[in-house]
Order: sequence, then C-alpha cells, then structure tokens
Amino acid sequence: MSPRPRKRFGQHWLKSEKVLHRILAAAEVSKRDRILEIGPGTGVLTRWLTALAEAVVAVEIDRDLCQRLRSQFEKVDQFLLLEGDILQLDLADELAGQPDFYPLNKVVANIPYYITAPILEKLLGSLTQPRPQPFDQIVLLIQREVADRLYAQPGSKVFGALSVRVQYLACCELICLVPAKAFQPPPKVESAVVRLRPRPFLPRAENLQLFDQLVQLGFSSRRKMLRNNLKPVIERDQLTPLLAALEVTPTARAEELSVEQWVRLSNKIQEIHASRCD
Ligand SMILES: C[S@@+](CC[C@H](N)C(=O)[O-])C[C@H]1O[C@@H](n2cnc3c(N)ncnc32)[C@H](O)[C@@H]1O
Repeated sequence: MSPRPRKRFGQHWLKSEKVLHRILAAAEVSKRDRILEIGPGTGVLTRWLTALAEAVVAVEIDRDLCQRLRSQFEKVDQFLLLEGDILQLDLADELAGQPDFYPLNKVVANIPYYITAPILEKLLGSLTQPRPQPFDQIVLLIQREVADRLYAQPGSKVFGALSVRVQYLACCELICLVPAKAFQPPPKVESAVVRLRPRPFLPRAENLQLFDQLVQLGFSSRRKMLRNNLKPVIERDQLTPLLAALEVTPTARAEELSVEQWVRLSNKIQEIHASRCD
C-alpha cells in the first residue's frame, strides 16, 4: 500500500503506467546513464530507472519514505539514496569519492511542484551563473502552467522572463500533457512531461549581468513597450536604431523578441555602454 501523501512535501504518487513509460522513453535511459532522481517517493519511477541505467542517485526529503526506500532497494547496487532537501544538498560534495555514482549525466523526476523554479535553477544554473557541467538531458513531470512557459514561443501570451532565461540555457520540448487523474491524490492542476536539453547558446551574451537585467526590466510591466521598460539602461532614441537593426518595431513589447534577439540587443547595448567614457 502507498503511504499517506504529505501535502507539505508536494506528494502526489504517479499511478499512470502510460505516463511512466512516456517519461522513460523521453529520457532515453541506457546502461551508460547515471541518473539523478529528485523525490523518488514510493519508488515507482526508481524501480525502472535502476533496471535501465548504470546508476541512480535519488534525493528524498521525507524521512519515512527514505526508510522505506532503503529497505526496498537494499539489494540494488546501482542505487544510492541521499536523505535531504535537493535545494540544500551539494551533490558534488555528497558524492565525492563515489566514482560509480558521480558525475551524473541525466535527471529524470516527478518533482514537487512547490519548488519547481528553484529546482530548474539548481539543474540549469541561472543566466548569470549557468551550470558549468550541464546535464545531457533533463526530463521532468511538472505543472502544465510552468511547462507552457518553458517552451513558449515569442508572441505567445505566456512567453515571459522564465521562457527567455530557460531557453537561453536549454532547448525545451513538451513530451505529453498529463491529466490530474494520473496521480494519487490528483493535484489541483494539470501537469506535463517536458524535456530540457542544455546547450551552448549561440550567439552568447557578452555581459550576462546586463542580459539578466534587461530580461528582468523588459518583462517587468508586460503592458508597457520595451522602450519604456528599458529606460533605466538605455535612452529611447538610442534604443530605436538597435531595435530596427534586429527588425523589431520601436513600439514592440518584451514578448515579441525571440531569445536570440534578446541576446543581440543585450550585446548591442553592452557595446554602447563600453564605448562611453563616463
Ligand atoms: C510529486 S512527488 C513524486 C513521487 C514519486 N517520484 C512518484 O512519481 O510517485 C514529489 C516527491 O518529492 C519529495 N520532495 C519534496 N520536497 C523535496 C525536496 N525539497 N527535496 C527532495 N525531495 C523532495 C516528496 O517527498 C515526494 O516524494
């Protein structure tokens, strides 16, 4: 029997075999992979991962579940459980001296939704500090509302700062939508499986601090035009020719620019700042 889910840890047990297999297929797990699983819970995904991968490191915060998992996977050599908060653990430190388990190359997880944004930042890094050794791929079951923002395209209502930040660091794909009835207990929201493949971005932003600041300012008031939102970093009359060079109208709003256009704009503004003598 499954243990009673704890709300405070965002526990919703995955019960749909179909979704489970979509996750595994999307992650393309093979015997060459060392997988990080966040929140193994009752081990429903873990069982498959340990059968398919070279090694699995699972991080679980719930002490009672950890006890269960330890006895469940006692005889599985390729499984290592870390008890703790994924946001607090330093995996490199925890796994130092464990060459069978580190480095890890993929992440496969049905994550707790209440910490989706910080988990994404932990896995990908941020604009100013991208993860130095990115994972090959990350397959996550997350709430649909966040998933939609991850793979949103410019011009879409949900294309925002999160879309630019994540898409600068990774290619994002929707694998499938997941109804609430796929879980026990069903969450209040719809969910989705997404795949993120971190990538070196071309063109690169020359000044990551400036790029980060521009994205934050640009989307700070979605109804305002870019030229108003970006005033703290660039005057309107200086911005207009830069937008024209990117084939963007002077009245554009933040959501109309693609990630690549954001990077180019940031690099142009950086050139202007660098050429100033003050
Ligand atoms: C949505 S449940 C998924 C459980 C299981 N993987 C499944 O698919 O049925 C999320 C899991 O993450 C664990 N969890 C919650 N917060 C955590 C944290 N900060 N660090 C590590 N695990 C966490 C929960 O205890 C729970 O087991």
